[in-house]
Amino acid sequence: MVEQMTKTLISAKELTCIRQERILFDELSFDISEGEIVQIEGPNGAGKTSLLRILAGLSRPYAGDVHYKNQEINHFRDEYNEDLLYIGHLAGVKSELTAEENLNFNLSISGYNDFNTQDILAKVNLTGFEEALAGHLSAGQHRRTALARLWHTSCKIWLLDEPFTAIDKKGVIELEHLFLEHAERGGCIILTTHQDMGIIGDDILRKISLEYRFV
Ligand SMILES: Nc1ncnc2c1ncn2[C@@H]1O[C@H](COP(=O)(O)OP(=O)(O)OP(=O)(O)O)[C@@H](O)[C@H]1O
Repeated sequence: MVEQMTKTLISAKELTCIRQERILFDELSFDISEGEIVQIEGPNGAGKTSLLRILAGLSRPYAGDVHYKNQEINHFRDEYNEDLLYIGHLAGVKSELTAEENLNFNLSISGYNDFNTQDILAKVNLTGFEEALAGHLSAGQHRRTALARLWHTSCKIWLLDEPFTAIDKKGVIELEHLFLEHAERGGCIILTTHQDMGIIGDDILRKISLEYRFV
């Protein structure tokens, strides 16, 4: 039998994170390879968002570092940023822009110029809401506006903070299918969620657990 070679994409090396004098995690190490879907789990305040932001290079750990393709991310930020799609809590959606303008903006700052916003918005069930101000959309539609760019990206690494928040059951299933397709293409997804996934079962999903620490 020929074993498939998987390539490590991201390595966390002895990461320590301290917030408000509380150690959220210390000397945390793991590797994430092509094709993996990883859930960072743990109770509120355990440090999941903090870990995602460190992996994205948006904040610095107290100690340790993050490597992408075996290089420390701060040594080649441009290449890392090109391969990275981070959608955080605030989701990069501006209330005063329409759904279409938000998508246009988010894709164009990522360097894309050949896309059909109507087609992409249709994929997230926003047909008819293209001209609606994001501030006037429902919570789920607002979230869908943020997530729409997942349908048009060549980034390998997706870091998604609570992507399913406010998304209905059908939308969650569609997202799960998209994650599986992305993983099959050799990408990786690292996400936080408090929600159970129906399609991506425990046999596929890898979990990294953080505990709430009091000190
Ligand atoms: N920039 C910051 N400055 C100070 N404290 C922070 C900062 N960011 C996070 N914290 C604190 O770090 C702790 C962990 O926050 P974090 O958002 O990483 O948790 P979480 O596991 O994602 O929680 P939740 O499940 O509620 O989203 C919290 O107690 C929070 O108050």
